[in-house]
Amino acid sequence: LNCDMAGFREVDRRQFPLQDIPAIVRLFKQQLESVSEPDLALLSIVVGAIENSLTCNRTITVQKETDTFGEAKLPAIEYHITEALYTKFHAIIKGAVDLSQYGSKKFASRELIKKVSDVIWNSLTRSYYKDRAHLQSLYSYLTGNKLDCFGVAFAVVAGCQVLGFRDVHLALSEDHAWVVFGEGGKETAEVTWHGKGNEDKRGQPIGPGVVSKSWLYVNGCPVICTRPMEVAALVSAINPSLNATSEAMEVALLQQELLWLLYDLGHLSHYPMAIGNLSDLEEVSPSPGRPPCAALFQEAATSARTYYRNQHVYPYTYQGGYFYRHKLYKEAFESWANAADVIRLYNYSRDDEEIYKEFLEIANELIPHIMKVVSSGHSARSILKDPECFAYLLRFYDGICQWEEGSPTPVLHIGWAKPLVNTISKFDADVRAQVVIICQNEDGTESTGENVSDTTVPGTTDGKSKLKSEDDVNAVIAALDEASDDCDKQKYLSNE
Ligand SMILES: FC(F)c1nnc(N2CCN(c3ncnc4sc(CC(F)(F)F)cc34)CC2)s1
Repeated sequence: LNCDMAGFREVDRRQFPLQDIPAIVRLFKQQLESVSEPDLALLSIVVGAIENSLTCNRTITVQKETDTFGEAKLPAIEYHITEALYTKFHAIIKGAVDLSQYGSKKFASRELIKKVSDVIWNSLTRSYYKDRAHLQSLYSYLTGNKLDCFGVAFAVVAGCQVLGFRDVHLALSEDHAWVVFGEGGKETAEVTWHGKGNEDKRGQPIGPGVVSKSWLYVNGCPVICTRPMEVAALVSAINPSLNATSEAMEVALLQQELLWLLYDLGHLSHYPMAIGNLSDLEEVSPSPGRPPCAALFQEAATSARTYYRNQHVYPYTYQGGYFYRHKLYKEAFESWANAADVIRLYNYSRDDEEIYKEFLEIANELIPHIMKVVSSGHSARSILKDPECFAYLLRFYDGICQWEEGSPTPVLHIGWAKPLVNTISKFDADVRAQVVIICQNEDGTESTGENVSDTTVPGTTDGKSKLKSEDDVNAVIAALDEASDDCDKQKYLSNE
């Protein structure tokens, strides 16, 4: 075996066939603790093979679900299958890239990365449903010539690892992936596509995306992966879905065990979305002796605040979704207000549809549902009597309004206004009066903006009557706009 088959040389053939989850965890642990770096191609092929056989075709007669010790049985992953696919990937990459043409051996060049991206790109099936599940691994690429947009970026990094370039790493935003390379990892290059109907920018640096302040490029705060974090990305990308409504339990358990291995080795600390994925899995089936999923959601948010200048939205929407599912509505409002505090820093651009849909669902489905179920309740501790809840909601809506300000693409439309007004008008004037808006002016001084209860909602007198017509709704929008124009920055505090 020559040197870059290191991945295999170190793999103890006796570990094969990999028959159960502990065997896979042992392989990952051995790779992550081996002196050199973990072999991305080997690990992606192994988990891809398992995911594919347990979710794509149930033709294999699945051995009885668990063995005598209750371990989920997996379809045996034979050494020779894995080795054949591994050798094929090496042959494709090394066969297509003549390294003598790319000068410096130490660092990769933009041309080399574009070449590796082209090799992957041009070997994909002409047309297929790109958003389908199970298209993220090298197993999918090597057996079906299909990859999703994350899978192409991952394959390019794995290809550069085969060629010996240790400087090429995966860069991840919340909805896109690209690579960093060169001395100090200072260069960036697009290597895959994004979204539907957008011309791909492969080979180009990501500079313009950061300048435009679009959420897609997270204001220059992407997750820059180390090799072990690239393993965390491939594990996060494991998809246990059998179909739209059910999951293969053994695949979900494997993903959960591998994420805990990576967590314990410290490789998730700078990766909020991976912590969020682990938390989602823990919510469904908690592991004994592990932190509760609520604590993990908090860890994801803390990681985003600590390492990514609080420019990531998903940790808060993960957390808000958890609170919502557990009927902790005030906590959900707070998480969603924190999510809106992040998005207000961005300008909404056409590439940001995914996060737009996230906020649309929160504002027009989840919050209205909460208002409906709490309206029937009559407890004094009701959400509707809590000024802090009103303050959270104002911060949420204001964040979305500020997101729109200065954006090339509008965010709000009448479909937003009705649920918004409906929600706000559920709080009585005496509750609203307890919320004090603190305005920070440009020179940093603070002034108390007009008290919210003074902005009597046009068309209402005692603040109790409900809004009747569409122009009332427009008037509220104007009032909200005017309120937000009054101050450069509004911070909603509710006095005790
Ligand atoms: F609660 C909601 F906010 C969410 N629930 N699941 C969410 N995910 C699930 C997992 N997920 C991810 N989890 C780990 N790493 C990555 S890197 C990435 C962008 C791209 F696919 F590379 F283009 C996405 C992503 C995307 C966000 S957000």
